[in-house]
Parts: sequence; C-alpha cells; structure tokens
Amino acid sequence: METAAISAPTVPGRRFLAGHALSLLRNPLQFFRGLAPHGDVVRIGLGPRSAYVVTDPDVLHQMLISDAESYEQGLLSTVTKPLIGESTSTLSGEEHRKRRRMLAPAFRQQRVNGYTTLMSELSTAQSARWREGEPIALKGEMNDLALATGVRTLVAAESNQDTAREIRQLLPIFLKGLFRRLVLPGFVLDLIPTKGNRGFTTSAKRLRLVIAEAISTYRADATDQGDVLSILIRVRDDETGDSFTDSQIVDELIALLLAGAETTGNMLTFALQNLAHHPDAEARLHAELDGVLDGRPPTAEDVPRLVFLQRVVDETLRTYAPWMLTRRAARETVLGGVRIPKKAFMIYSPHLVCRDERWFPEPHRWNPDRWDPELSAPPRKRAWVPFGGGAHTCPGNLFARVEMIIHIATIASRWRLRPETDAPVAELGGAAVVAPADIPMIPTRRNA
Ligand code: HEM
Repeated sequence: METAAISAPTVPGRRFLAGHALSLLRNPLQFFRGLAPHGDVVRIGLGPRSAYVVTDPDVLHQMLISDAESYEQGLLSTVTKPLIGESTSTLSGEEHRKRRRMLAPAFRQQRVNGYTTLMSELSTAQSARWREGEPIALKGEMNDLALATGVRTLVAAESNQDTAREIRQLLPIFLKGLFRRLVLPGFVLDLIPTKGNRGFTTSAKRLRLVIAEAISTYRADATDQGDVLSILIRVRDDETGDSFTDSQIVDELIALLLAGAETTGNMLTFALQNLAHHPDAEARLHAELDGVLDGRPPTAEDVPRLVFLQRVVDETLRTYAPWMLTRRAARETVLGGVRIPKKAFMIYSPHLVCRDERWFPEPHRWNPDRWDPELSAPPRKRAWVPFGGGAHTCPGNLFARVEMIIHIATIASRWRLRPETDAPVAELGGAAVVAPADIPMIPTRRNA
C-alpha cells in the first residue's frame, strides 16, 4: 500500500449516530452535488456507518476500470439478490463476466437495430390514444411505453402475446413490493398480510411462472423471433461452452426489465418535458424530423442522421444521470491517494459528476448545444457517465439510446406538447435514479 495515502476527508455536518441522514433525506441530489469541493474521495455518514463517495472522474475511472479488481458489487445488489435472484446485475467476479459475455449478443448494434420497428409501432400506438387539447400524464405514459418496449423486445413472439400482456400487468405490482422490501425486511412484511404485501409474493411467483412458460414455448419452436429471449435460449459461452438454464433466463429477464424500464421511461419524460420548456430546441428538432423523415416512421438507418435529436438524448442523459450506485472494497486499497479499508461502503454518483461545473459549464442548464463541436468545447469524455463504466457498465446503453431516439422521433413528428401549468421541470431522488415530477401536458397535433 502507498505510504503517502491519507484518510478521506469527512464532509462537514456529520452528526453523532445520524451521520448526514438529515441532509440526505431532505434533498439527496443537492447533498451529493455539494460533495466535490471537499475532495476527490470523501467520507459521509449513513447513520452511524461511513461511506466513501468518489467525486472525480479520473478517480472514478480508477475504481470502475483500472483497479476494478479491488471492488465488488455493493449494497444495492446485496439487498436485491434474495428478491430477484442471481443475474448480471447482482453477480460479481468470474460468474458476472460469464453472464455479461452471454448477454452481449442480445444488445449488439445489429440486434438492437432489429428492435426499432417494434419500438416505433409501440410509440405510434401509445400516442394515437392522445386527444387534441386533452391533458396527458406524461410520466405515466412514458413509463408504460418503456415497459411495453422492454417486455415486447424481450418476448416478441406473436404466440406469446398473452404472456407479454401479463408480464406488463405483473411487473409494476412486483416493483412496488420490491421497493417496500428494500426499505423493510421481507419477514416483517410477510407478518403483515396487507393487499400490497400479498401482491408482491403472488406477483413474484406468477411472473416467474409465465416467463418460464414462454421459455418452454420458445425451446419447442426453433424460430428466431428477433427478440432477447430467442438469443438467450440459443447462446453458448465461447469460453466455457455453457448455456443458460431456464431459471437463469427467468432471473436475467426480470433483472433486465427492472434495470431498463423505469430508467428509460424517466429519461423519455425528462426529454419531452425539456423540449416543451425550450421552444427553440423543439423547433430545431421538428425541422430535423421533417427533413429526415418527411412524415414516415423512424427506422434504424435514420438514427445516425438525427444529429440534433442525439444531442437532445445525450444532454438528457447527462442532466438526469442516476444519483447513487454502490460498490464494496474487496480488500484494503488506495483510491485517488485516499486509504480505503477492506469492506468499505463505496458510492459513486453519475449525477454528481455530470453536474460538476468543472466538466460541464452551467451544469444545471439543459443545453443540447453543448454537444455541438461547432458551438462548444468538447465536454470531458470521462465525466459523461450516465451508464456507469467498467465491467458493470450498462449493457442496455445502446438499446436505451436508440429506444429514446425512436420514441421521441415518433412522438415529436406528430405532436407538440405544452405543460398544462407553468410548473418547471423538477427532479426527485428516486431509489437510485433521478425521477421526474409529473407535469400534465397538453398535446396538439403538428401539421407537418
Ligand atoms: C436511460 C436508461 C438507462 C440508464 C440511465 C441506465 C444506467 C445504468 C447504470 C449507471 C448502470 C451501472 C450500475 C453500476 O455501476 O452498478 C446500469 C447497469 C445495468 N443496466 Fe442500465 N440503464 C438504462 C437502461 C437500461 C436498459 C434499457 C437495460 C436493458 C434492456 C439496462 C440493463 C442494465 C443491466 C442488466 C445492468 C447491470 C449490469 C451489470 O451489473 O453488469 N439498462 N444501468
């Protein structure tokens, strides 16, 4: 160990036993955004426990990439593992590397391109239900759309559409129960047989059963349905020759839906809310869509041509990046010159790094032009971390970016959205992600 290593500075305001709980409960996003001036790695109190928060992009690179072997998955995966099983998002080490290799073919560029027709059909159907001048709850609409996209790209076969519908109904009940169990231990909730608690247990069992039935149908019919499940039942690991068992596929599909639906739904909401609040950006997007698409639905080939829309998406991902992700030090080590004890509770916050004015001038301003090399100096690449980095970097990053581009292109080609009130775009600290406040929107048809 380097001898010059120092102890991590403690962030002022830590109280005996409570730690920084008050500031965290009051406004976790603001609290995290205020940490960087105290050091590249700082110590905060979560109740009586210490946690180390990494605030600098180079030091974060060290933790996630160059010295990744010194860290394993943290609290978030420890608490979710008993509830959602062993999957890419809860495993560490060699088993995790193997799962990532086996998952990768479902998320390669060519495969993701194949999902775009379905994506565009889903946003067309969702927005076809809107009525001129009648307010819509945009956040609910976008979460439904992202969930539908997740479920249909995982299990697309026509013969399994009842399954897909049932997964869509069960997942929100399961998610609600899961969130409660992250706060209170399951055995406590099992002692209180309320509707919500029974709902979690029943929905978890049913969810596994319907996915298992879909797997049996797919195994019996060798056709590639162009979806994620078709890949998972075929894939063989290059290094070990192993394939997935049915139970592993169930765990992976549930984990993908948990990791991918709400995150993308929230980002879609933020993007459309910001466009509604920035008429200049909205007008430029409309001009681009009219020029490239001329009224037809977007396809995978259009994605690289929708340059301004890509900037809208990248800026939304920067502005509303997840605020808290965790690791655990597997051994005593040094990070950014700071001593890290074995088993230390490590936190990194893409939100904090992506809102640091040293890397992104006027960091709280949503400004797609910061990604235009003719108008702005190139942002620090290492500081744009909405999808994390290293071995656990989001495997759905390409999928999520393409999904956002296709849905926004489809919706904004047909509709202009305006907030019903003058409420500004507001952000809330959700479980690990930044969630939008629900601002009712009034849709009006575009005549393009
Ligand atoms: C805009 C939407 C999304 C954002 C902002 C996002 C962000 C992230 C981040 C920051 C991580 C890394 C967590 C860590 O370091 O511990 C992650 C992991 C993960 N994401 Fe995403 N994600 C998004 C969409 C998706 C989608 C659409 C899918 C799947 C279809 C997905 C599947 C996963 C999985 C399985 C992991 C765990 C990876 C691992 O531990 O190896 N995500 N995501």
